[in-house]
Amino acid sequence: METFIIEDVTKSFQNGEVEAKILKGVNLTLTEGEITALVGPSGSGKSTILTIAAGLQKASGGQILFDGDDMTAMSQENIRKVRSSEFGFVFQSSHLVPFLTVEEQLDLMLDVAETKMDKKQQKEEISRILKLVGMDHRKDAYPPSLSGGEKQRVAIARAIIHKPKILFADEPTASLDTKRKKEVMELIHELTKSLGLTTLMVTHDDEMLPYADRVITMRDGVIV
Ligand SMILES: Nc1ncnc2c1ncn2[C@@H]1O[C@H](COP(=O)(O)OP(=O)(O)OP(=O)(O)O)[C@@H](O)[C@H]1O
Repeated sequence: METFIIEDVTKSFQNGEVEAKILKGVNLTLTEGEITALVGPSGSGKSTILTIAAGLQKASGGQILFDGDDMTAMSQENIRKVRSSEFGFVFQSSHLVPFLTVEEQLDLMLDVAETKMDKKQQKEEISRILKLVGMDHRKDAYPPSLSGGEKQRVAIARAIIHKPKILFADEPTASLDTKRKKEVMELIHELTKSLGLTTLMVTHDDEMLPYADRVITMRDGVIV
């Protein structure tokens, strides 16, 4: 089933007198249960299209259809709601809060997502997800005591704890060594399949491409 359609999206920035056209009409349909990898040279617009799709910045033109609704026509408040309840995010750096335990990071995310769970249910759900990513034994740990790969596992748990439909991953393995990269990518692959996520990932790393169902190349603001 197709849940996410990017249609003729453009993006321009005004640099003084000059208008820089960063995206020149991007079309892309994401499919449930699949990882779509976006590759291409630096500056080709990969992160720009990912952040526009995720509602983190506005397109200059075109449409983003999520479950049939055009996100480019939504109010900021509705975009925020969609983002916090339906989208999950993983970035190159795990961005964990250093003074919250692993369990508290996920609890905070459930509060932000405004799920209907009470605190006891949240605790049970956190435990279930931490088992899924192999981090249940470190639930009371603070991020500075975790390895890079462990931090990314927790970041992935935090990205999926509220049961999002779409997972946006911008260079999720870039800060890791080869062994950890593969482990993290296997986890993203496994979760995409088992939870039926629609995953859009930006990567520079060719070794991660075998885990993708589709590889899309961008060059100079368009898909080639
Ligand atoms: N807010 C902005 N104002 C002006 N130009 C911008 C802005 N954001 C991005 N750009 C420019 O848009 C182009 C595309 O950037 P983007 O980050 O999408 O590329 P990318 O393909 O993800 O690159 P990389 O692989 O290096 O991360 C770059 O030339 C960048 O400098």
